[in-house]
Amino acid sequence: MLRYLTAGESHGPALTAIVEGFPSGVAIDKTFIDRELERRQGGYGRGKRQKLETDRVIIDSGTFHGVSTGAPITLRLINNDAKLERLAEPASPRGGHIDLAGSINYQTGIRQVLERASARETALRVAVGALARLLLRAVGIEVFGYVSELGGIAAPPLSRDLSVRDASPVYTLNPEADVAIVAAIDAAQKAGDTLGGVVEAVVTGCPMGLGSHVQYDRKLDARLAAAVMSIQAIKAVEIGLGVEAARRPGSKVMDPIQFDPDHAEDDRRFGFRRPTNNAGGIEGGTSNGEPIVVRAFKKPISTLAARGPSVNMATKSPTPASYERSDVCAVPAASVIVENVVAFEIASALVEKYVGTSLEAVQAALAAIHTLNRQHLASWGEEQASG
Ligand SMILES: Cc1cc2nc3c(=O)[nH]c(=O)nc-3n(C[C@H](O)[C@H](O)[C@H](O)COP(=O)(O)O)c2cc1C
Ligand SMILES: C=C(O[C@@H]1CC(C(=O)O)=C[C@@H](OP(=O)(O)O)[C@H]1O)C(=O)O
Repeated sequence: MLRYLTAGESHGPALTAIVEGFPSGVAIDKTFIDRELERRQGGYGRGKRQKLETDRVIIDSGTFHGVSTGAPITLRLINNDAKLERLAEPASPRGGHIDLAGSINYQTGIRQVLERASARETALRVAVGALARLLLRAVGIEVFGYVSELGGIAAPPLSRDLSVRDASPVYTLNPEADVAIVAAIDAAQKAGDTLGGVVEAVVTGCPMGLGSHVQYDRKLDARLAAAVMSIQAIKAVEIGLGVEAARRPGSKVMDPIQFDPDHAEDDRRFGFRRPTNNAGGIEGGTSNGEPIVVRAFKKPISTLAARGPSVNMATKSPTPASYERSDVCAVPAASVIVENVVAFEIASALVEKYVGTSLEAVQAALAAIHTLNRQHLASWGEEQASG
């Protein structure tokens, strides 16, 4: 089982993740992980904190001469803005944050809970996801993410093109969209307000058969939804057509099935084709070989420079919510986070299905199961013919 835990406070000395169940034999490309961390720090609308931090991963365990050993991998990030013990207790909780419910839940001050709830933790999730992608890449699976909407403004189709991402290592938005979207972010900042948006992640090269239909907690769509929903400020998740499917007749939702004999040997789909992908690559909790499409909806940042209505915790009298500093918009960062969180869940399903002790074992199991599937399909034909 591939799993991880994260630890660390936003302004503590460091953030740490332990990734357990990662196969041996994977070359750990630290530069790739750092590049993903850099992408997460980019994007228009972020606050001053990103100028203070330079996220670079430190790998403390689980590798030998740069190759994974199968032992737990410890990933660590240093916080440059480490000042936890010097920070003041906020006087008034912010609506939309953990401040009120968390400090009552844990019988602490607000500071203790906000430090852990902070999306600073998403730096680790990106590091963990990037690690997982090194495994995915070794078996031909790629994941990419992008902003599809920001502050109610649709990003033009160009930004959905894979090549745009390649051309822009620290992904923001495409230049045409920037004009309207950057202006909207500027206007929000001026008004002391914030903006949310929609991001999408697409997984390509995923074989048919990850996840399962037999039990609720093995369904790939459910696992992806839970993982993406756990990201700070993500309030809804869709797979494929998502919510829109509920509004259409069945004929406009279900993806027709076709067969192309020229691709019957294709290890991913065995020649079965779909002219549409409304299912977003998952049917009955199982990947069907089409690209997996996950859409995440991020609410606007809750900490408002204009300070939302709240109460003073000591006096209970009306007082504007506390404000220190904050992002105005973190939607581009969310696209990188969602992309890497999705990658981890795909890697976890892969390791679960294909004997995940070593990369070679995963590759051998993939090949063996593909052969088995082809034989199954061929014998099916024979049975039909003889029957
Ligand atoms: C990349 C990223 C950056 C964020 N930056 C801020 C921020 O600067 N200020 C803030 O109040 N919330 C920020 N958030 C959102 C909060 O962390 C989140 O709303 C809070 O932890 C409460 O969780 P919930 O919104 O999931 O209920 C950010 C979220 C993400 C994904
Ligand atoms: C530190 C990060 O995001 C932080 C997430 C966050 C929150 O409340 O979620 C609040 C802000 O923290 P600070 O008050 O220190 O600026 C963001 O900067 C990061 O993404 O690396």
